[in-house]
Amino acid sequence: MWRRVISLSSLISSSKSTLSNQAAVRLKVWESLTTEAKGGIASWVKTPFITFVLGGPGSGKGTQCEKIVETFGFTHLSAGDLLRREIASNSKDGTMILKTIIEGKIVPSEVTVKLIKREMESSDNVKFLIDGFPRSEENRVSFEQIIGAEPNIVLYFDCPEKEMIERVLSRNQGRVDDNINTIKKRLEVFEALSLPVINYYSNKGKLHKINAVGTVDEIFEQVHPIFDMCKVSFLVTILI
Ligand SMILES: Nc1ncnc2c1ncn2[C@@H]1O[C@H](COP(=O)(O)OP(=O)(O)OP(=O)(O)O)[C@@H](O)[C@H]1O
Ligand SMILES: Nc1ccn([C@@H]2O[C@H](COP(=O)(O)O)[C@@H](O)[C@H]2O)c(=O)n1
Ligand SMILES: [Mg+2]
Repeated sequence: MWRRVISLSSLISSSKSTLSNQAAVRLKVWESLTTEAKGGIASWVKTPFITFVLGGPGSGKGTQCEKIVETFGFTHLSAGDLLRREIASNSKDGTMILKTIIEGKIVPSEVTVKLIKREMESSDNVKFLIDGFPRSEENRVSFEQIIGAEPNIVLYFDCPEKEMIERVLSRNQGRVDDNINTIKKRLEVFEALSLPVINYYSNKGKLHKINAVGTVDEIFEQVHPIFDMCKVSFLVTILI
């Protein structure tokens, strides 16, 4: 959808629209950013607003994404969930994906990016939370090349290893990788391949580091103001 739509900024600045029309459109955009998950005026925006959500296994990415979706109307795309869906649908890559997940390794980027692309293109939303991606420099570069976009912001849920292990081991969702052997491998992969990506976005000034220890609500109190700020900068981007 976001590839096909017209630019809102050109619509607003069009010589035919009166000042009161422009004010009304601005108001509607503002409302749509907080209340509409799909469609509406937000769907006229040409470029998507992309948030990457990073953190080690069990750091609480998925849990916080649910709250961001409820409050700010984003579409949540969990790379891990998309890969698990491929396994469940018996796709041609399913066996390879399952083996990679059990080993705690990273699935080849073109496979994961293709799944993310398909979801983005079939969505009416323009605001995406991409959870658990990019996990490596290869993931990051592949997304930029295939999707042709960079994230607007990156969230990093910083959590001590001991806490992450405890959370994953008591998650109880039947995941094949929630066992101590795979968790150790995932933690190694996180340190070796994912931390460099986090440093990359820190150097670019896009990283928001969140202390992921505390209750779910306490953590969301750190997340909330980040998206309040983004609403303003997103509006400025599309309206100027
Ligand atoms: N702040 C918190 N305090 C205690 N437990 C939490 C907190 N946030 C999430 N959890 C629990 O920890 C487990 C892992 O959380 P979640 O699935 O959100 O992590 P994740 O970062 O998405 O992990 P993964 O990368 O493995 O998918 C879940 O059982 C969740 O209910
Ligand atoms: N970009 C990604 C994301 C995930 N994987 C694989 O899926 C596993 C589970 O991911 P979660 O985000 O749900 O924890 C992960 O350990 C990887 O094996 C991936 O390859 N690439
Ligand atoms: Mg998750």
